[in-house]
Parts: sequence; structure tokens; C-alpha cells
Amino acid sequence: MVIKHGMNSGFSGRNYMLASSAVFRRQQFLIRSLGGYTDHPLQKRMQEVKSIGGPSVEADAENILRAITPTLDPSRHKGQAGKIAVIGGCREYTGAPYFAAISALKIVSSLLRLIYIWCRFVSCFLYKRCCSSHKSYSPELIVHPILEESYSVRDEDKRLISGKVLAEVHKWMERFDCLVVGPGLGRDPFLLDCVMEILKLARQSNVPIVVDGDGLFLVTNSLDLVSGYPLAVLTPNVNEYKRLVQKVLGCEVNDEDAHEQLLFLAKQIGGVTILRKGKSDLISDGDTVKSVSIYGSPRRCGGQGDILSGSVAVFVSWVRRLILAPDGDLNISPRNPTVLGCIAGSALLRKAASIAFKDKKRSTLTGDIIECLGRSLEDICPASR
Ligand SMILES: NC(=O)C1=CN([C@@H]2O[C@H](COP(=O)(O)OP(=O)(O)OC[C@H]3O[C@@H](n4cnc5c(N)ncnc54)[C@H](OP(=O)(O)O)[C@@H]3O)[C@@H](O)[C@H]2O)[C@@H](O)CC1
Ligand SMILES: Nc1ncnc2c1ncn2[C@@H]1O[C@H](COP(=O)(O)OP(=O)(O)OP(=O)(O)O)[C@@H](O)[C@H]1O
Ligand SMILES: [Mg+2]
Repeated sequence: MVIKHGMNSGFSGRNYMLASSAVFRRQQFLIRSLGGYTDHPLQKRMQEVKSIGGPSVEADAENILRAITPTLDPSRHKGQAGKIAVIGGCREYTGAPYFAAISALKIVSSLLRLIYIWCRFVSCFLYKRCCSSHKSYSPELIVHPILEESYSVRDEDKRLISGKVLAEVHKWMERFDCLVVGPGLGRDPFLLDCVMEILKLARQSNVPIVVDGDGLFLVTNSLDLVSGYPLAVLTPNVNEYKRLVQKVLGCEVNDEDAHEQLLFLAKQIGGVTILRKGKSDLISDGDTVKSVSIYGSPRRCGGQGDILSGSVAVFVSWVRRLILAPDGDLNISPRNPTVLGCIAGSALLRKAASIAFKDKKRSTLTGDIIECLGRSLEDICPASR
């Protein structure tokens, strides 16, 4: 069957009613996305997806956040709240991995101490400068300055260096509860090749991965890295989402059918979870779509996405721990741990942004929002509950 493009001539009353219906909009979306042929394999999949997607609803984000946040238990010791690694940073962007890591650290308070940042350094000079800048941002972060960019490595040394990087990461991988890959990573080919190997290793080790920033640039060009991996979370901003849609669906972003397009995109990447950032955050794993629209901040300073990636990593690791515990059952919906982690991370960040904006207004910066993460969590989920 072929869906006809033109409904322009003889537009009858019946057709007009159809035009105003959701069915028509969906049909138009299919036409625009897939060139008009229902026997196109992607279109068939799209129809399957629509039949299981169901209506999208606003997530009960604060209740979800409360349900998955562990109580502060004096019998616990350092590290028991989870260990997060952030893989990011380059010459230009030292801020992004710091924002992601310090956000994770703030949320888990004293229960989580081990945050690892991998950043690349060009030379001894930059090594010291970059390393000390991260250390001076916060001495609580544990920094592994091991990644390198092409121009600091001779061609004949590349294999050796990437082997060393991988061996170092391998030592730690199984201890991590979640990786954040990409904040401020840059786009150097050698660096991205190393990160590609790290992603493969994480996947082999069944470690959840939150892919953000330049990690999304890498993954969009090598979808196999995450395709079909249910523990992968992609957190694209407007540009990153556009690239992903163009690459995977071969069409443009469609805001009229935003939920369906997102659902379909997640399905096409084998059920990874995608958090599409925007005025409302939209989250889908290909089975369901949830939105988080808690009022955030009208101020769009750079770095809020980095806070989000660190926050999502913490919540994903907490949900997994709850589910994997011997008596673990979470009586909340949806049930996918990565979707739950995204909902909680988004709610926390947006609330923190709104608290910060109340105080700082137009001068609100990412650091101000990070300072409000604790209060945001406390407002939703008091420490003394
Ligand atoms: N304080 C910090 O350290 C912060 C650092 N940050 C870090 O910045 C990085 C980029 O993130 P972002 O959000 O600016 O990327 P995004 O919106 O896709 O691009 C905007 C436009 O720029 C362009 N472009 C980007 N990179 C390019 C490259 N290497 N070379 C050439 N072009 C490039 C891009 O072009 P296009 O990809 O469309 O060709 C688009 O037109 C990322 O690592 C992030 O984590 C942020 O987290 C904020 C705080
Ligand atoms: N128009 C908007 N209105 C309200 N909140 C928004 C809006 N756009 C984004 N946000 C919030 O800001 C967060 C970060 O989204 P943003 O699109 O700024 O990410 P990003 O570009 O990756 O950020 P970064 O500068 O860290 O790379 C999202 O989780 C979302 O909650
Ligand atoms: Mg970003």
C-alpha cells in the first residue's frame, strides 16, 4: 500500500476532519519520515512501535526520585552508595567533566567518594595544568589523566598508548556502577578511538553508560557501540538529537510528533534509553515515553547538561542496586532502571535550576545550580525521612 502525498485538491469535509485528527498527523509524520511508502521496513517498524507505545504521560518524577534515593544509613561505609566514572575533558573543555563529576558527588553526599575523571593532556605542561585545575576545582575528585590526543602522540606510538589507556581503565571497570562518557571530550580521532574501546569494555562488563556531549558525536557515527545495549542512556541536546535523528531515521526532527519520533528512534537503536533535553525533557526506551516538565530555569547557561549526565548516572546506579538486591523489588512504574534514572536526574536538575534562578536571576551560572542540588534533593526527599 502507498500513502498518497497530495490531499490538496478536492479537500472534502471528511478529509478536513481527518486532517485535524491525530491519525492524519501520524500519517503525515510517516510520509515525511520515510518518503511515503508503507512497505518501507522502517515504516513497518514505526507502525509496530506505535501500536505498543501507548500514550505518553508526564512522569511522577518526584515520587520516583523518592522511591529510588537510599536513606542515609549510618551503618554504610564509603563507596557503598555507588562509584561513578566520568570519561571526558580535553584541552578546551575542562569544565564539562568537572560539572558532571561534582554533581554526582554532591547528590550522593558523603556516601560516594570515588569519582574518576579521565581527561587527556597534551604534554607534561598541560598535564600538570589540567590535572591541577581539576584538583583545585575539588580535591575530592579522583583524577586519572590518561587520555591523549593525536597531535601529542606519534603514529607509531598510538597502539601502545591506547593499549595502556585501556589497561588502566580495565583495572577499574568492574568496580564502577555507571560511566558517564563524553562531557567535554572533544572530537580528536585518536582520543575517540580510545573511548570507543572503553565503551566496548563497559558493555562487556555490563556497566551502565550515560553518553553525553562528544560521546554522542562518537556514538552517532558508530551506533553499534550502544545499539541493543539496554544499559545505555543517550542524553542529546537539540543539536545532538538532530544529528541522531538524521543518522538513524534519515529524516529531520519532527516536533509535532516528538513523542512518537523519540519512541521510534529508541526502538531503532535497539531499546537504548534516550533523554531528549529541552523545554520538557522527553525520555524513551522504545517501549514507553515519559516527560519531565517540572519548572526549571529560563536561563540557558552552558553546563546544565553536564549536571544532568552526572545526576542520571547516580540515579541509574541506585535503581540498579535496588533491583539487584536480594529482596529488591521496586513497585513503581515505569520499570526500566535507565528510564527511572533519567526521570529522577531530570527532576533533580530542573528543580535545582529553578531554585538557583530564584536567587541569581539572569546571572545564574552552572556553579550556582550545582550549589542547589542538595536543596533540590532535600525538598523532594528529606535526609531525615
Ligand atoms: N565549560 C565547559 O567546559 C563546557 C563544555 N561543554 C562541552 O562542549 C562540547 C560541545 O558541546 P555543545 O553543547 O556546545 O555542542 P553542540 O550543541 O552539539 O554544538 C554546538 C555547535 O558547535 C559545533 N561543534 C561542537 N563541537 C565541535 C568541534 N569539536 N568541532 C567543530 N564544531 C563543533 C557543532 O557543530 P556540528 O556538530 O553541528 O557540526 C554545533 O554547531 C561538548 O563536549 C560539551 O560537553 C558543554 O558541556 C558546556 C560546558
Ligand atoms: N527550553 C528549556 N526550558 C527549560 N529547561 C530546559 C530548556 N532546554 C533545556 N532545559 C533543561 O536544561 C537541561 C540541559 O539541557 P541543554 O539543552 O542545555 O543541554 P546541553 O546543551 O547538553 O548542556 P551543556 O551546556 O551542559 O552541554 C535539560 O535537562 C533541561 O531540563
Ligand atoms: Mg551537552
